[in-house]
Order: sequence, then C-alpha cells, then structure tokens
Amino acid sequence: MAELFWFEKYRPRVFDEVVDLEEVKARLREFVRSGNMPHLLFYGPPGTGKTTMALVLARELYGEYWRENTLELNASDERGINVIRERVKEFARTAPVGKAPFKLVILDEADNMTSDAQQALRRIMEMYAQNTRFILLANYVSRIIDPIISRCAVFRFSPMPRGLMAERLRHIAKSEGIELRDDAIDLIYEVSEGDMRKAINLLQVAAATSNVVDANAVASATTMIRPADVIELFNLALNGDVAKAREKLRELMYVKGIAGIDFIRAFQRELIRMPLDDEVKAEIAELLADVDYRLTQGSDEELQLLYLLSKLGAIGKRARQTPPPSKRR
Ligand SMILES: Nc1ncnc2c1ncn2[C@@H]1O[C@H](COP(=O)(O)OP(=O)(O)OP(=O)(O)O)[C@@H](O)[C@H]1O
Repeated sequence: MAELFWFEKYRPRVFDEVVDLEEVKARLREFVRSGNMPHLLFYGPPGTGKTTMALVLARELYGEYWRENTLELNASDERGINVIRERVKEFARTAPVGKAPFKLVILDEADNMTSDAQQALRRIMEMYAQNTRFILLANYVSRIIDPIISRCAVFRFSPMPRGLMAERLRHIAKSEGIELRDDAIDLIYEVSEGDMRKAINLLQVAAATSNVVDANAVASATTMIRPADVIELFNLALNGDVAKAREKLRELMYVKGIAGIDFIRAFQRELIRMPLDDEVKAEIAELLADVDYRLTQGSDEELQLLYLLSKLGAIGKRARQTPPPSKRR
C-alpha cells in the first residue's frame, strides 16, 4: 500500500538510511553483532528518530521476522499497567523466531506513566527478562524512575541539525519531483525546531499546492505569516502609507489569526534580506527588540504593532531625507 504520509514513506529501514545519530548506530550495531543487549531507553524531543531507530533495530535483529518478534505498545493508549502486563505476558509466551534469543517490546511514551505504573513496569521487565528486551521511548528522561534508568542502556536523541535536515528534505523533494528552494528549507527548519516529522509534514503540505516549494508556500501551509506579506507590510510602513499598512496588519491578525510575536519574528527574519541601509536596519532591529520585549511583558498586541508601524513610517521618512552613507561627505 502506498504510504499516505511522507514521514512514514521516508522512514529509514536500515541503519545507513538513518541520518545523524552515529554513536547510537554504532552501539546498536554492536548489540546486533553480538546477539545480546540490555533493555534500552531512548529519550529526546519529538520527531528525532526514536521510534525509527527502534524499528530499524528490530529489522536488523530479526530480518524478515521482525514483525513476529516485536510488540509495539503505547503507554498512554494502553489503559493501565494491567493491560501492558497481559499483552507482554501473552507475547513472551512463545519463543522468538529467528536468530536473536529474545523478543522486543517497544513501549512508546513511557514517560507518561505514573511512577507507580513505572514500578510495576520494572517488575514486568524483570519477570520476562529471559526472553524479552524492552525499548522504552520517552521525551523526558527526568520523568522516568531511577530503578528503570539503572536497568537500561540510555540513549539521548537530539533535534536534527540544520544541515542534515536540509539534506534529508532535499532527498525527499527530489524523489517526489518537487523543486525545493533554500528559503523554504530555512523556514521549515525554523518552524520545526529540528523535529523531522514536523519538517517532512510541512514539506508535504506545502508541496500539495505547488511543485515549487518556496518560503511562501511553507508559510501558507502553517498559520505563519508569508514572507511576501511581511515585505508588503514593511514597504507600506516605510513608504509612509501607514493607513494601508494598518489595514493589512488587521487583516492578517484577525482573518489569518497571526499572533503578535509571530509578526516580530517574521519581521526580524525578513529584515536581513531587505534592501536597506545598514544603519536603518540596525535602527529597525532595535525597534523590533523593544516591541518584542513589551509583547513578552504582556502589552496589547495590536497597540504594539500599530506603534511599530508608525515608528517604521518615521524611520522610512528620515531615511528618504538622508542620503545613503556612500553619498555623504
Ligand atoms: N535520524 C533520522 N533520519 C532520517 N529520518 C528521520 C530521522 N529521525 C526522524 N526521521 C523522520 O521523522 C519521522 C518521525 O521520526 P520518529 O517517529 O522516529 O520520531 P520519534 O523520535 O519517535 O518521535 P516521537 O517522540 O514523537 O514519537 C520518521 O518517520 C522519519 O521519516
């Protein structure tokens, strides 16, 4: 069956396809080679490859029999520790198929379990240790009780670095016949904060409307402000058309539902690319930082943004009256 979601379609199947995580791969390969391993705990933010790595390990351990030898449970779906106990008991009853001497239980969202449930889980892990190994997946290691941590080999997963995320996105875009622009990658990286699932999803949604994916397409796929709208706002205000700028601002705030702080981020992002004098840019950057601060202090969003627009109007007016530095004597 064709995969509906690209993040599933492009989920790595073997260690070599997994981007980054070199140390984790090396240690897991060693477990596969030796045919033995302890329980594992993978922790880190969403979309950083924990589930992927657990499934790759299962394939590498069992080859074609990986499904028969793997039980995937979600700690927050499964109603309570008793359900987990029953399912593990049932699963562990039969011997593993293939060469590895144990079966694999992958328990997602282990950090959502209460500490009592985790205590019970620890006993289950011990009870079936002879022929099962657990891989616990968690976002926060601090929410896992010490007796479990001390029984596991612990691996940390970090947000995907920009360069590697870009490489992976380019690979997917190429396979899908999509032209992916650099400004789109910048924006996807910024919005996804190193979460690969989110990044791939954004690419897929943006590509649904156009074969050329640029930052505008990415922004339209989110509740983000499009670069084209930011530039228009900037230009309207700087050119002294503050009334029109206000209208545009209100439309974006109330029709698209864009938050004040997102405007500031978008302005900061576009400012670098604006064809303005460095001194003017520095002044605007300072103004943006001021407004940003006041917004974080709880000031009224619309008032702050209107203030920003009128200040931009004044800066623009002054800039038009002052010749650029190269022409100054
Ligand atoms: N290191 C990686 N290399 C290549 N693709 C990756 C990598 N990490 C994540 N991905 C992509 O992101 C998707 C989501 O990753 P995965 O399900 O492994 O995240 P996770 O860390 O388990 O997240 P969660 O905590 O939300 O369960 C994968 O299907 C895959 O397409």
